[in-house]
Amino acid sequence: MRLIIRDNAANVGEYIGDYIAKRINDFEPTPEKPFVLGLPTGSSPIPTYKHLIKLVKEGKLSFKNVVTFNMDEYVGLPRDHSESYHTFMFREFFSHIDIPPSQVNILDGNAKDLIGECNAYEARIKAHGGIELFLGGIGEDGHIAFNEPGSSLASRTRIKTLAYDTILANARFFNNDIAAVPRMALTVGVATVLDAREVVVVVTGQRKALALSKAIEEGVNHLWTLSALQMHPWALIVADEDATAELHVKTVKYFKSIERVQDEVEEMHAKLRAEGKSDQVGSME
Ligand SMILES: N[C@@H]1[C@@H](O)[C@H](O)[C@@H](COP(=O)(O)O)O[C@@H]1O
Repeated sequence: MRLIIRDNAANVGEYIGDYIAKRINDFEPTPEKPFVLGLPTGSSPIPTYKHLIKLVKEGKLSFKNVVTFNMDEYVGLPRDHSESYHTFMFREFFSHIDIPPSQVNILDGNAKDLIGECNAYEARIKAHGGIELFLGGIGEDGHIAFNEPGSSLASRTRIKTLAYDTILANARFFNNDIAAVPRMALTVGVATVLDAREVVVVVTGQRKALALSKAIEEGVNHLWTLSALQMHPWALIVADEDATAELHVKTVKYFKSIERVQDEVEEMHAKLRAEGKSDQVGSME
């Protein structure tokens, strides 16, 4: 796993935005071979979305041949509710870029058959050849997507009851009315995220500091589902200084010291991918 630390949330967004843009451009997606991108909601990815929008407006990036799969959606919230993840994604991202709406996939939290909806979502991801890069954020309790503490690390897309802490944290989006926050969501599973060929996670703000330390300094543990990333061969966490508050100084110094060398290794891997030798691309710890 790599950890990149930037001064603030805006710099984290620029870093991840440039990173994703490079991946998409190097991939040279076509209608027959689109780039499949997994996406999160939440306030953390907003600076990344802003930067990606800027790159599209400058003509440096296009989403015409990108297919997206969102991580999660509330159950029972009308699709056009201001806080549905569907509304969020179009408001913050999709309506500002050149992606055809038919290439956007978001779980339907109002489906009559919720279990069928989850199974069909997994099948659709598979039919697209799997996710190339899954971007994620985390909750204060270390959840990725809506994989709350205690989620199976082998979980797949399913219905999930939200932890009380998450309901409290998300009440800020519902006029601080706890009763208005949905109790359930549909979410990709931990294993769905781990299946992606690459996972990039944005972790910003002091509120996430404990979760970050649990996820990278302690063992793989279902109580902090982000820690499952330790099992992924190509995982990257990009954090701001505030989010590193609970890390050991030694951990921070270590990851900072290897960043430059990792960039060089990353260049070698990029060359292999460009030469069509993806099978020779190893892991990036
Ligand atoms: N299901 C989403 C997560 O995918 C997201 O990572 C988290 C953090 O949100 P924020 O970035 O606003 O702190 O919120 C929700 O729980």
